[in-house]
Amino acid sequence: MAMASERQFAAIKGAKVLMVGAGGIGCELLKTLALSGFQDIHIIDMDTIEVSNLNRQFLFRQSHVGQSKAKVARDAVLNFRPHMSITAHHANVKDPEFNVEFFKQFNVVLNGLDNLDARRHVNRLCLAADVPLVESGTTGFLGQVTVHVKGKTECYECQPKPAPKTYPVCTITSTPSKFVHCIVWAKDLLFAKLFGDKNQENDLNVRSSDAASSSEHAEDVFERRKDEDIDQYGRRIYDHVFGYNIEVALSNKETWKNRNRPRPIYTAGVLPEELSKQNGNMDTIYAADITTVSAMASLGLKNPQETWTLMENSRVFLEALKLFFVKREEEIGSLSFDKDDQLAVEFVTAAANIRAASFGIQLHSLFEAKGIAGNIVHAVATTNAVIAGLIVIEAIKVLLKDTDNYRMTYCLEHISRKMLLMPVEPYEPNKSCYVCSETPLSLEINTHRSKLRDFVEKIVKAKLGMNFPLIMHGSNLLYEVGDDLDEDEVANYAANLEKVLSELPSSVTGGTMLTVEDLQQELTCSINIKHREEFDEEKEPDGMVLSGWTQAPAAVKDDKKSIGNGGNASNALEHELAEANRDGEMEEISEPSVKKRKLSEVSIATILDGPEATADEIKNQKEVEKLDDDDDDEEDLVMIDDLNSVGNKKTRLQ
Ligand SMILES: Nc1ncnc2c1ncn2[C@@H]1O[C@H](COP(=O)(O)OP(=O)(O)OP(=O)(O)O)[C@@H](O)[C@H]1O
Ligand SMILES: [Zn+2]
Repeated sequence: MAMASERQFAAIKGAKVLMVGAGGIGCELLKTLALSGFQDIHIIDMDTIEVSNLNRQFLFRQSHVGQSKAKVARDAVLNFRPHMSITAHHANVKDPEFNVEFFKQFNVVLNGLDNLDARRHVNRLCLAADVPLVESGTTGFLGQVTVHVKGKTECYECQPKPAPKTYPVCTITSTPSKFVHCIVWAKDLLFAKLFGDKNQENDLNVRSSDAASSSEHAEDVFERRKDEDIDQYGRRIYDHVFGYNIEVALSNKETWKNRNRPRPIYTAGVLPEELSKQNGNMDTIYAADITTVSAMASLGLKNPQETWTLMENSRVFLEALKLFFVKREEEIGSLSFDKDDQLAVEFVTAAANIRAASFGIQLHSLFEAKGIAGNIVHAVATTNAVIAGLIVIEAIKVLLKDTDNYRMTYCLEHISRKMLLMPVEPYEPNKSCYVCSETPLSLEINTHRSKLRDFVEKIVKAKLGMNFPLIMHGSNLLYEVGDDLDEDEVANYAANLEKVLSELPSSVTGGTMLTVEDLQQELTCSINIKHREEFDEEKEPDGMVLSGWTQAPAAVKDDKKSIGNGGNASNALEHELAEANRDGEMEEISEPSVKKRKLSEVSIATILDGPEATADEIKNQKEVEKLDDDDDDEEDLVMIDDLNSVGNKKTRLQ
């Protein structure tokens, strides 16, 4: 970055900044803010430091494992910038203390988060408090920085985000065709059934319509029997899920008409007698630290990048199950899958592989399985550093209210049009966005069948991302949460939750307008109810369809315009992102938001010079550097090698 000007210095010095998230991006960001001269920073992060963070979250050391990220990050930076004011909050940004009043004290909010839920929440608070937000995300080599200023640019939610990838239940429970289906089965069904909450709903026992035989089995097949030792239990589970269940599924001929039939697998067929009895050598395991309990280790399997044979997977399966019962018994019943839990990853890898073998799907290594199960694209520290730099550049523009020069920047994996960093002009607010404008939404729902609870869970919480919702029909309160409710109200709302919409005290039917509010986010939206009888189970699994906020009308228009110009310049980028989006791994990258924008006609050199380039310079440049979609026509593009051509002297490709 070029040296800051006087004006920039003044803005930096006087700014009070809120940084949310002190992980991969956050650590880089805090360092860059400190080195750029920022003086007053608040940090919110709810997590403690884990060993797996240390490779890239460089403010943290081995000795900090288990401590608050926010606090350790603060202390680390105060070591080299002792006069800064840094306030650390070891807390969830969704906690009620971080209300609109709290947000109002800041000049800008910078996000270094890793989930949609928290991002949406911060977006709403920034809108309510009228504080600009610089939002960011990285996935491997890909990254993006976007600027959200109320009334000036689109908000974080103006473009609908891609729904996280889900799979039809029957694909997971009975007809897997890809390895990821086996992983989901192993993790969300089998692991959850064996080691998680026993009372949760679980589709593991759903098999062909043969209810009679399953009824006696279904209930307690996963319970360990009194007279059973742990080896017997493990083998019984194995034979049940990989053998018996597959036999039952095969008995439904219809299912396999056009599919390859799976093969049942039993321990007896896979493991030599003595191995299936006496598995690993548990004496070599140190029981002290659960993170070192490992089936691989006790079986002498060393390389996580090696694909195990069916026999090895079977041994890992039985050994991991046994280790859970012997070494981690107190956790059983409350475990949920965690990609940083070695034993859990071993179990899930083995189970997924055995299932894959049964269905003729290729087996995978633990390393690969872990990536799929944890939805991980391995983090690249450099991407985080680049993104953090871009966040600071945009933050400075925001502080200077340099509106014309705000840019959304995408960091690509491969050079495209001679660029690795793609600057894009921010879009105007989407007038049909329910978050930053007041456009009502529509909901198609069966008002005679869906309960208020379904509406609250599937729409208000899951789709609208509300935390503390309140639902009104006219002036009648139908539902509310909060600490200050009296007993009657609590009972009343609990009763309402179980009623179908049309039978609520104030009947909700086709044509009803509901008002849904979140008091913390200070967000209100109106929902137009439309009654509909039937829903497609596969395509509309929620049994309701929310609409009204889909696409910026402006964006659609723009699209047409760019077709005339030979297509949209961001196609290459779109392709890049789509490629990286295999199996929905890219939760942070809002793919659709990219499609509708035209690339700004600004070169990388300008972006890196950011705040110093004047509007006029950019305008001049616009005239000479036109980015269109014709790949052969590259004469106007600035080359990536030209990064070191400083200032306004821009070299162009000839
Ligand atoms: N609701 C929230 N409130 C406060 N902090 C949050 C919230 N959601 C996420 N975070 C923080 O955002 C940070 C995101 O950092 P990052 O993406 O590097 O994830 P990580 O958990 O550190 O690493 P990884 O997920 O790759 O193991 C985390 O430190 C996490 O605690
Ligand atoms: Zn919006």
